[in-house]
Amino acid sequence: MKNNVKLLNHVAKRGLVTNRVLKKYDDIPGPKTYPLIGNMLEMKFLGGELEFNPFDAFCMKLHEKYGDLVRWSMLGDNSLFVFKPEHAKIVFQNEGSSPIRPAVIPWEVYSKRKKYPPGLVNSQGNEWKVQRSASNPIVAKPQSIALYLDTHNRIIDEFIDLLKNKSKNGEPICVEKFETDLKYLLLEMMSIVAFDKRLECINAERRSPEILQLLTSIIDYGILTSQLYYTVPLWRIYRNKIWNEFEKTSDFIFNFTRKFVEESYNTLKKTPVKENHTMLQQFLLKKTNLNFKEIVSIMSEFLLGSFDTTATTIHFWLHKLSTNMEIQEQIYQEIKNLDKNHSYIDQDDLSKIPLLKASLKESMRLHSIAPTIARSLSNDIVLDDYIIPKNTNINVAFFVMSKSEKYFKNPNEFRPQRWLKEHQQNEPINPYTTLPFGFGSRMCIGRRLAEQKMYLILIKMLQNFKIEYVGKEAKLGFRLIVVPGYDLNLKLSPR
Ligand code: HEM
Repeated sequence: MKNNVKLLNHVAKRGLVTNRVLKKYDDIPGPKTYPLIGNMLEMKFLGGELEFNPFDAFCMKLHEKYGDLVRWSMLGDNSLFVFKPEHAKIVFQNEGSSPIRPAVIPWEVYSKRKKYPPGLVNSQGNEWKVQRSASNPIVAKPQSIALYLDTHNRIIDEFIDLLKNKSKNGEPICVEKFETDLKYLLLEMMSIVAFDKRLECINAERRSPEILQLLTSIIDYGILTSQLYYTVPLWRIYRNKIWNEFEKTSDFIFNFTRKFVEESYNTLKKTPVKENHTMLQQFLLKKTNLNFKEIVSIMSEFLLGSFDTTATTIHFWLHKLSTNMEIQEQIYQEIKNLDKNHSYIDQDDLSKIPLLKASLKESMRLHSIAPTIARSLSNDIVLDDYIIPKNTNINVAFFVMSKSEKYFKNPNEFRPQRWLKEHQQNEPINPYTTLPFGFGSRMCIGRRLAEQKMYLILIKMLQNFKIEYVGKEAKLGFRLIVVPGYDLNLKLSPR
């Protein structure tokens, strides 16, 4: 009790006055904690039943066992898991003007060892603010993104033509592991943004060994990060095999990016461009105060941050649409109403597809790639009368909330209509139950770009094919983000 009074005074000083008696952080439900090692004995490798990898399953187990607010600690690091939208709201409302998202440690260690700037993902405080405010007007601005409509339309048309050519006399074609085709398509679409250059990788016959290595490296980068991140970080003391592989992979990606950004810079110097500057040109023409190394870091991040996230999101989305044929047909009818005189999809078309957009939201509700969004606050807050001290690593677990019966009627049902305006009156959705692109000033900077790319791909796929899933299971996997643990085997019937 004496302790509670002391804490109450402390919180009252921070302006969080309440007339209830507040409880200590240590009293939050969670596993038994031991000095120094914290909850380490819960881990499987020490005979317990938990493991970090896959992280989504770890979060679900904590929730099942301990409830809506769970504390966790290991080797001196405190983490809190939040499974309630009301709590998520309080956390985000207290994130301040430079929200802190705890760093991805392997990336932080790599950039320090190589003396690379940390980029947007891992920088904090003023360093983050400077980079983010310089990048926002370039990357998140609708006009900048619209500049890519033309090239992206053309790339997807080429991709569709390649698929159609596989069909003899309009017969359906079966494509195994369609996710691989999608990855090359997305790499091609992103290289035009990050390097102002096409890599010519959608046609298998034209892929160079370097491009094959790039794709493998980007995928390995996620897997190796996950292996380093979700284990006891002994690799920080001695460079083990996984660290060495991670370093080699990262070197390849960063050198690849530097080479292409340098090429674009030299071209721009030789042949100045007066207007309609691409994103990379805007960065290079010193429209920001970022130096060359910072620009390379940001472009590498765009390449890495855009690739697996977008490919995975489309994988889940296509799986949902190809196993819910009635909904696919309704979306097809919506798309059919777009102006058929042109295959070019413009901004006007993108404003006339509410059901398709709702189906992406619904797919992301069911399959958000990030199991949690993390924040560390610079002031104490109170959740359920518990005092949460500043600097606690808070994980808001959308992965659990967005599939909970408490917040969604028939939560496991794929029902895009629930997102349409007319349904919202009867069945309002609490925005803090599902935030697949994150929240506030630190949310995903590539959201608009990703959405535009995904809408274009799906519109053109559905315009050209009836899509059926012919795979068997739909398990989940994990490599830093939640990924499908199944192949996207599709039957594509030309329309
Ligand atoms: C479907 C695709 C994508 C999803 C689901 C996604 C999701 C996310 C999420 C959840 C965050 C963390 C936000 C937070 O902490 O509040 C994030 C951050 C970020 N994303 Fe994305 N993302 C996607 C595509 C992209 C693309 C296309 C780019 C590149 C243009 C990108 C670049 C970034 C960067 C640089 C950050 C860090 C932002 C910062 O800390 O200021 N993402 N993303």
